[in-house]
Order: sequence, then C-alpha cells, then structure tokens
Amino acid sequence: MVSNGTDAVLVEDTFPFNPKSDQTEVKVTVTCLGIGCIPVEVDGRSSKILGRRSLKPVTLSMDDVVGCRIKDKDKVDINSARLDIVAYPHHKVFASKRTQRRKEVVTLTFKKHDSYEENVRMAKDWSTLIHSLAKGHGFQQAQDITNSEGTPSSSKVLVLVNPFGGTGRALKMFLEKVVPVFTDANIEYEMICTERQGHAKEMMMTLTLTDYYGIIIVSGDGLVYEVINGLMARDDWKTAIKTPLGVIPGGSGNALCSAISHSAGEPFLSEPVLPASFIIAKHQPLPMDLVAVDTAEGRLYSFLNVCWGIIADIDIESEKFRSLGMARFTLGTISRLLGLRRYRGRISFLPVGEYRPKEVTASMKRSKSEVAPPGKSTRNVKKSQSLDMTTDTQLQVDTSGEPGLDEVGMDNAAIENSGHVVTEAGDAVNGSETTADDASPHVNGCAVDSMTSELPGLTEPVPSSWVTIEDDFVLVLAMYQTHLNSELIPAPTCTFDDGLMHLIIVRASITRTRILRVLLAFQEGREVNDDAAEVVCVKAFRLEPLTDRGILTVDGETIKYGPVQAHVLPGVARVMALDKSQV
Ligand SMILES: Nc1ncnc2c1ncn2[C@@H]1O[C@H](COP(=O)(O)OP(=O)(O)OP(=O)(O)O)[C@@H](O)[C@H]1O
Repeated sequence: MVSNGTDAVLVEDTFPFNPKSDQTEVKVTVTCLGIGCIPVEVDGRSSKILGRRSLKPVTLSMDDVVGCRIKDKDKVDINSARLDIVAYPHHKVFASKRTQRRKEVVTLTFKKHDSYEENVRMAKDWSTLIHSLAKGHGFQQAQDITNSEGTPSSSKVLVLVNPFGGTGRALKMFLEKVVPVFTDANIEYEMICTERQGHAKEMMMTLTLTDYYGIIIVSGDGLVYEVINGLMARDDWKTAIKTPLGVIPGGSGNALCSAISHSAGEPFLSEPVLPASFIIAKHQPLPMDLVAVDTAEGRLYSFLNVCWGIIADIDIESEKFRSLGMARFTLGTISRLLGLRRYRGRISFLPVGEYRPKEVTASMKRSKSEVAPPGKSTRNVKKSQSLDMTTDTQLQVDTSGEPGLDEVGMDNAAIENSGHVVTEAGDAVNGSETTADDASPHVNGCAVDSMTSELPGLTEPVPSSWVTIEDDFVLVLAMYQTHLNSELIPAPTCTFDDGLMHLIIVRASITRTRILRVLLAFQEGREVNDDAAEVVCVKAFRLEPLTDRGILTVDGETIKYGPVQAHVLPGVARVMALDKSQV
C-alpha cells in the first residue's frame, strides 16, 4: 500500500473505522500516510456522504499534510482517543484542467487500551511524528521525534495585517481564510493590525523577536518593505533579519507572494490565499537575497526590484486606481503606451560572467573618442536626429505615432552616432573578459558579497571592472524576484538566493508595438526577445538618470529621483517558501 524498499514504514497499526469496528491498516512512512480503507472528510463532508461507499485505500502525501489535532473526548466511547490528520491535496477543478488544494481530514480512533490516558498517549505519539514529517523533517525512526531539529524555539508567529492593503479586505480575508488553515496546522499566532504607514517598521525596530518564530505579513509588498527595513535598522540586524517572513496576499501587487507561490509550484490564480496559507503552514524557511540600495537620501534594503521608466510610471501613476486591484496596471499600461516617454541616463553594472551587449552593432563600430571613461558623462557625444529629441531634455512625452527606429528609418550608421555608449575597462567594445569568479567577489577591493562591504560613494566613479552604457531608455528594471506583481514575470529564472540581480534594459529605439511584445513576454514569463532589450545578470549596478524629472521606485515605493546604486546581500533574509525540488 504505502511502503516500498526506499520508504520504510515508521509506524503502523490497525484502526476501527466504523462503530462495528471493521479494522483497517494504517502506515506512516517519511513521505506518506497509507490507509487501507477509511472515510475521509473532503471540505468538511465525509466521503461516505459524498457517495464513495465502496471506499478505496487512501494515500496522503506528507507534502500535503499540514498537521494533526487530538479531538475532544468522545461522549459515548469515553476511553477512545481520536486524532484528526489534516491535509490539503490538489483536486481537479470541475470542467477545467486546473487543480486546486482542498481540505481532507482523516480521523484515526485509538481504542486498543482500556484507559483514555493510554489511548491519548498513543495518539499523541502518532501526532508528533506526523506533524514533524509534515514539516519536512525526515525522520527515519519514530523515536527521533523527541529531537525534532529545526523546531522553532517560540511556538507562535506574529501576524501583521494592513486593513487598508489592496482592496481593503485583508483583515476579513485573514480571519475567514487563513485562520482555519493555521488552526489545522497548529499554528499559534498573535495578530496586530497596522494603524498607519510606518507602523510596521517602528514595531520591527523594537520587537522582542524571540517571542516569535516568524512574522506573517497580510498585505502587499509595501508592508513587507517596512518589515525588512525595520529589521535592518536594528543593532542586532544580522540575526533579526533571519526571522522567517511569510506573506499572505492582501495587497494589490503582491509580487513577493506571487514569487513564493510560483517557486512552490502553486499557481497564483483566482484563489491565491489558500496556497499562501498552506506554504506558511509547511514552514520551510529558505534563504532570500536582499539588495542594499544607496540613494541620495541614504540606504534602503530592497527585496523586489529597482525600477525606472515605463513600469515605474505605470505603477505609481495608477496608484489612484488602487481599488481596482490588478486592473489598475492594465489601465496604467494603456495610458503610458499612448504617451510613451524616453529617459536619458547612464547605467553602470558589474556583470556576472562575460557581458555581451545585445545592441552591439552600433557599439562595435564606434570610434574610441565616443567611448566614455567609466563614470564620465558622454552627453556631448553626437546624437542622431531622432535621439536628439530626448537629449538634455526633461522627461519627454512622445505623442507621435510609433516612435522608434522602425519609423524614423535609422540605420546602423545613424545608430553609430546616436549616443549609445558602452564603456568597459580594458577591451570595452569587444566585451568584458570578466568571469563569474572574477566578477563576483571584488569591486575596487571591496567584497561585494560581504554584508559589510560598500560600493564607492554615489558621486565617485564606478569601479573600472564595471560596464557603463549611456543612452535613451524606455525601461531599466533590476529584478531579484521572478514577479513584478501577480501577472508579470519579468525574471522567470530568478531564485530567492541566487545572489544576482536580473537587470532588464530596454532602449528607446524600441517601438510601442515591440514594447507591448516585451510586456507580453513578461506576462507569459518568457524570455524577452527584442534587439532593443537585454537582460544582464549583475552583482551591483549604478543608475544615473540624466533627465530632471521621472519616477524611480524601489520595491514599488517612490524614491527621490536621482542616482542610485545597489548591490546584492546574498541570502541574508529568510522567507517562508517551499522548495519545489523537495516537494
Ligand atoms: N493602517 C494603515 N493606514 C494607512 N496606511 C497603512 C496602514 N498600514 C499600512 N499602511 C501602508 O499602506 C501602504 C500600502 O500597503 P501595501 O503595499 O501592503 O498594499 P498595496 O500597496 O495594496 O500592495 P502592493 O504593494 O503589493 O501593491 C504601505 O506603504 C503601508 O505602509
């Protein structure tokens, strides 16, 4: 039924499953619970009631089990002890190819002994074992359960609910949908509703963290950002930031939660709350990179992205339509495509491995005089007619037709003088010789990977090992999670702790139609395939906008417009996620 040679049986017994005491065999292995023949409740209804009268053997995967609970004493059979085992396996959605998790409860009745105490002790042993296996602790022997490595020291989590996040239903959602899963998974919690912007950050700065084994954020990315920056502002930030963070989608974008669901293989569809609650119930904290972002106003700690250009504009300018949920992004996209803006700027970065410029033809042919030294302005480089439109301008609004290369008929020669500049120490134009090993650990003698390391000041030149591009851009987006929101997946290959930023650069030579295609690729989680767009894996970057006005965001929050630079802090934080490879 359950056991095979590699999945040894840890405990087994027979149990009565009806008042006439028909016996059925139940076995527990590291990976599953195998039951000979027993009624199972699905969504609160018994399988008998559901019409499955000829009951078949049931196998519940430990991956789907969230917990067990000893039930109240039976009023009739007073010496028996009953144990509910709760799982959330996937079920097919009617008339669809999709599956959805649904609750199933298996009740085992322990009545071999004459006293309730002895029966309940047995039930508790089973409960402890199953509970530990459900959390992914791979015990080979039942007696190991007393030493459950990884069991948190505190028994409760702190839940922060932003009552105004997203469409303002976070509290109701938590009470109605999340609390039942937490109850099934024996999760104790303390809940606090945030009272104002900044409240969560203040709390994190003074909280006694040992009182909790994790912090659950029921809101959007804004509250996660506050929690992370609050933890990083503490004197004990090195340990504080290791507090596992869980997220329930109560905002409008929910990028982190979408990334967590995606990486766990749990589709973030019409019902994202149950999978998110399930993932938290499984409690498998994974390391997560943070990114230190230096701005003119100081340092921030970021977990999602740094964004400049069309996507930042869409995100921030559609804030006023927050009550529409995800629809606000669609509305914003249409508006920004109609009034397409290009931004002049300089992007410098430390690539991982060899950097091969995507839009190379122009750069390759460029004369030495057009190649700016790192950190030096190249504004006086001669520009083509079309790109002169945006040179030295404020933010440009293009109200003409398709604006890009296609329409104005720029050829390579024109591009050659267009002000696209790629610089790099050594053989700049032919691409860097830098290898992953060379690139990752040192920038001007600083270990970029080290949590204490610093990049040069924002006004100092970038290190000579960096690549610099000066051009007109439609988008510069540094991603370190797969998702931008629940519908856009610009960096599908990102993992929580890959120690990288995926720098997406879209030049202003792109047309509206092609931008739409890029956005479609983001929506479908596909690789972007456009001559004007490139994705570079970097350890650090500096972005210097050369327009006076524009929107720059970190994790969806607007920051002061001006130069920013960022570097990765690999795996410093922890997030409650599921490693699909282990599921
Ligand atoms: N009680 C409150 N009143 C007003 N603002 C609050 C309160 N609690 C938290 N906030 C702030 O609300 C802002 C928005 O919250 P959050 O980002 O979590 O939701 P969202 O913007 O809808 O989601 P997303 O960021 O995923 O789009 C955050 O900046 C947060 O600090």
